[in-house]
Amino acid sequence: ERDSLDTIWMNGEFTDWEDATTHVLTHGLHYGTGVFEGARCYDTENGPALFRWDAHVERLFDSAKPYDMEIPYTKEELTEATLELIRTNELESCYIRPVAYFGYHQLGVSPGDCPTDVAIAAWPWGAYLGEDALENGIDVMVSSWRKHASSQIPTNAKTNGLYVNSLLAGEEARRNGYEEALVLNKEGNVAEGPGENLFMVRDGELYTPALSESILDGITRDTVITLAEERGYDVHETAISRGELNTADELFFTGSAAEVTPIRKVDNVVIGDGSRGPVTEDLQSAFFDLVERTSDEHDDWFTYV
Ligand SMILES: Cc1[nH+]cc(COP(=O)(O)O)c(CN[C@@H](CCC(=O)O)C(=O)O)c1O
Repeated sequence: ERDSLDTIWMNGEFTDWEDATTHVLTHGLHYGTGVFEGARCYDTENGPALFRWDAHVERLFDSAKPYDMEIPYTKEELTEATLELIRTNELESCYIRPVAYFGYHQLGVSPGDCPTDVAIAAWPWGAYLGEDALENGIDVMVSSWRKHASSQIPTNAKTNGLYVNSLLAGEEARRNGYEEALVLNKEGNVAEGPGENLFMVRDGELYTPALSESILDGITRDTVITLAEERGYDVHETAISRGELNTADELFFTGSAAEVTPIRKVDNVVIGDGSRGPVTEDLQSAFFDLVERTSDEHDDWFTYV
């Protein structure tokens, strides 16, 4: 339910929420030909601030490249539009969803003369997997669906069409009573969640699938790697086999929406003692301290509204 006063930035104009529509013959609707971002604005001690916005905008433009999609705005224009959107909607802590897609002109797989439409929306979005999940962790299911290989479709791009794989895996997990899925790649090694990257803790060291494992180059993954190394943890970006999950001391998801969410069971196998592990808690606290600005670490990661 939205306040009708809310606006969405669409192709250069601030548009009322209910008027921010597109034609049913929009290319992106038929072929999944769009790219998007998910970022958060945190209501920090120094006021609302976009977290790692530059990295998100950079990735949006990178995601468009494999599709020869020309985003007809500069990074600065999209940043100004986003800051203005947050101010206009009087938001403080919110989730920002930029999307660029081949619009309405012609159908057929080739986008031909379709325009590239761009929109940015923002809304309050709490804990992605539920408030309880942040503290007590979630139960995940290893999906029967495998992640696409990056040789089949660039998995380092946030392409709209990729998320049918995420939906298949995530909904299969929820139909079976789990909160989220964990997706293996075509080699059968661990890739990531439907909307999250994965970390494993073993004997006090951190492991996370390498970018070669057909995963999204997560910005929160990068943040947590940085925070972990600053706290003296060894971090290994490597292949993680399915079997290693059972003997992990700790597992957790990271994402702009998921933030840092502990995993307590995989296919009903208890991970560690079945609750948020100490390393997970240490890094989760470091993350939330960072984004709430209780310290001035990494101030370059914040764009104040
Ligand atoms: C497949 C995937 N893997 C990893 C991540 C984590 O990346 P990062 O946000 O840069 O740390 C996300 C973000 N998932 C976004 C979409 C969630 C949704 O349901 O929509 C998000 O977290 O905003 C993914 O979609």
